[in-house]
Amino acid sequence: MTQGHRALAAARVRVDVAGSSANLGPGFDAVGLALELRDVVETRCTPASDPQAPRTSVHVSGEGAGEVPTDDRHLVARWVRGGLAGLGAGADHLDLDLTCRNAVPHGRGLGSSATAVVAGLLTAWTLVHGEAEQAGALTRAGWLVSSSAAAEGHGDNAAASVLGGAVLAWADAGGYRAVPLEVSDGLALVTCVPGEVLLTDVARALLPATVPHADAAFTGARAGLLVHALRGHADLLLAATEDRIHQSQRSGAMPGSAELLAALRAEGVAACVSGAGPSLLCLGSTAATVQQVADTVAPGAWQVDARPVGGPARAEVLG
Ligand SMILES: Nc1ncnc2c1ncn2[C@@H]1O[C@H](COP(=O)(O)OP(=O)(O)O)[C@@H](O)[C@H]1O
Ligand SMILES: N[C@@H](CCOP(=O)(O)O)C(=O)O
Repeated sequence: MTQGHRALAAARVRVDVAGSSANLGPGFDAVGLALELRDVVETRCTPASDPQAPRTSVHVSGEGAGEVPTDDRHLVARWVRGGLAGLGAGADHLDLDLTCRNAVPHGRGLGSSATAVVAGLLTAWTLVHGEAEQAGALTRAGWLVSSSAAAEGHGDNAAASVLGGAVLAWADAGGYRAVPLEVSDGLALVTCVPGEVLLTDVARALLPATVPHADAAFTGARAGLLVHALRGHADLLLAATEDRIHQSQRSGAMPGSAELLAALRAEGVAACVSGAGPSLLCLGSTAATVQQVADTVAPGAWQVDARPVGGPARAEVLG
């Protein structure tokens, strides 16, 4: 297929991308952790039947079905086209047909928007370059981290979805970057997801422009401790997930989450708000953590699940 400025290596591609939990308490806008809970997107591109009006159709099942747009405004489709344009392939002469099977709930603090952007950009990359070989995989990961973080605005979520595992993300003059963080094999993760939605933009608007120096110093020290605790020092996870710069500031928008957070921490569970909320993430060392969380959470209002750490984003050429 030779549409646009550059020949495509593939016309049909499947990608699957894990959701993520950002912040882990003190690592605000910096630490992310992939969760094994994946959105799968299959994309077929064909020469536009009407070159003046390229068509996008999206079929959605699972999370977001009946809620998200199914045309050019769909977040994944936008970044398939955006990625093709950024890679010099152009997309304005292609019809796109996307099938999305979504597992990451929307607006709950599990990184659905970053997952969607990574899925769109990884699709574009794979359409242009095909499946990445060993050397290409590093180039692809660097491009995906910087492009998806810039597009979505949260390097913590985007880098975790791209690389899998835990990450530390930051931005400098060259753009967004990320490095993996070591996570102990024995780390148990439990998510508590409520029915209510809290959009990230709404939660970000609640943050103050400045924080007291003492709170910044406290939180910075805990973020350093978090990196150490994740390596297998489960006894330090409770202290390492304490934050003073964003969780309490947002609690008015998620009173149920704030209440459960306090109850879990009072029981000794290393719980924190997942991303911008309203879900919670609990970290611990053994299945006992899962039981402890289940015993503290009132039945009915929360979906409680133990989840493995998520792996990296994957892509496959189908044709
Ligand atoms: N897979 C998806 N497909 C289409 N749109 C999506 C998808 N995932 C997220 N979105 C859009 O992003 C919004 C949620 O983003 P955001 O407020 O950042 O919450 P989250 O914490 O889930 O990332 C959804 O309401 C929807 O508009
Ligand atoms: N660091 C960001 C993370 C937002 O994560 P999301 O999963 O809620 O989109 C923030 O805390 O605002």
